[in-house]
Amino acid sequence: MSVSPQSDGREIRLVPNVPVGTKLVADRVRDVIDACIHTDSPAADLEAAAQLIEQATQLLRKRSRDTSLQVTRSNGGISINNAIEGPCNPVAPPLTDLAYVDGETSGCVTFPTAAEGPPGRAHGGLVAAVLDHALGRAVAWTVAAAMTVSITVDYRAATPLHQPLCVTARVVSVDGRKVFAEAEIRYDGQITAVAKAIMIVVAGLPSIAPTAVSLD
Ligand SMILES: CCCCCCCC/C=C\CCCCCCCC(=O)SCCNC(=O)CCNC(=O)[C@H](O)C(C)(C)COP(=O)(O)OP(=O)(O)OC[C@H]1O[C@@H](n2cnc3c(N)ncnc32)[C@H](O)[C@@H]1OP(=O)(O)O
Repeated sequence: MSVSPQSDGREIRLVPNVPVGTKLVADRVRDVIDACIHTDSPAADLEAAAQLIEQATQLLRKRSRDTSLQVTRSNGGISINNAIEGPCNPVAPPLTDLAYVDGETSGCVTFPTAAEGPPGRAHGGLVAAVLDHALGRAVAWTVAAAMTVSITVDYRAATPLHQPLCVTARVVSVDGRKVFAEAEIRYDGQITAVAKAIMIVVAGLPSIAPTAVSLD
């Protein structure tokens, strides 16, 4: 395990694999979040539960690190604490099964109750975040690591909670450092939202593309 300084001064820790214990805690926290939203318990039970959660928090804080991001080498520089796909981030939906085949990036996500916007539907901002991440992955895999400067999302139909959704993304064109990409999210084969984005290749970010573009 090592810590590497990043260009913006933050430190990112490199870990060989996703730590099993940390992932387990994140999974249990996802359960707690779901239970918290759905609970109809009486006040005494809520108070007891709050105390138990507080005890668990104190236990986790016994040994803390300053760095918030940990990266596995095997995953091309994406943090295990990433907001969208991080298996060790209990707030990440998470986006899973990411793959890159013939220029097409794909992934799977199931939104939990905590992602609810309109009743029974995923919050549009979270749908956009998942699309943004898939676009970032597609650009990183096809061209080089880049940051979003513009994203437009069209919401065409309800994106349901608790259902397996498929996300797909691809690069459409490249103009210098500007990369134009598009993505969509599907439920049961039907598109519920599409996104178009402009991403800018930024020097110094880790690259997972087979042949990263030259910034010279
Ligand atoms: C996030 C990286 C992760 C790295 C991990 C590595 C592993 C990779 C693997 C997997 C990827 C994972 C997936 C993650 C995906 C998540 C994506 C996000 O959420 S990103 C966070 C939100 N976005 C920002 O915070 C950017 C904020 N903006 C900036 O910091 C700057 O704008 C920056 C650095 C991106 C560019 O600034 P300048 O000064 O270097 O460049 P200038 O000259 O301003 O723009 C370059 C070109 O872009 C055009 N441009 C800029 N903004 C534009 C816009 N809104 N619309 C159209 N064109 C725009 C300009 O006109 C210029 O074009 P002309 O070269 O002259 O032709």
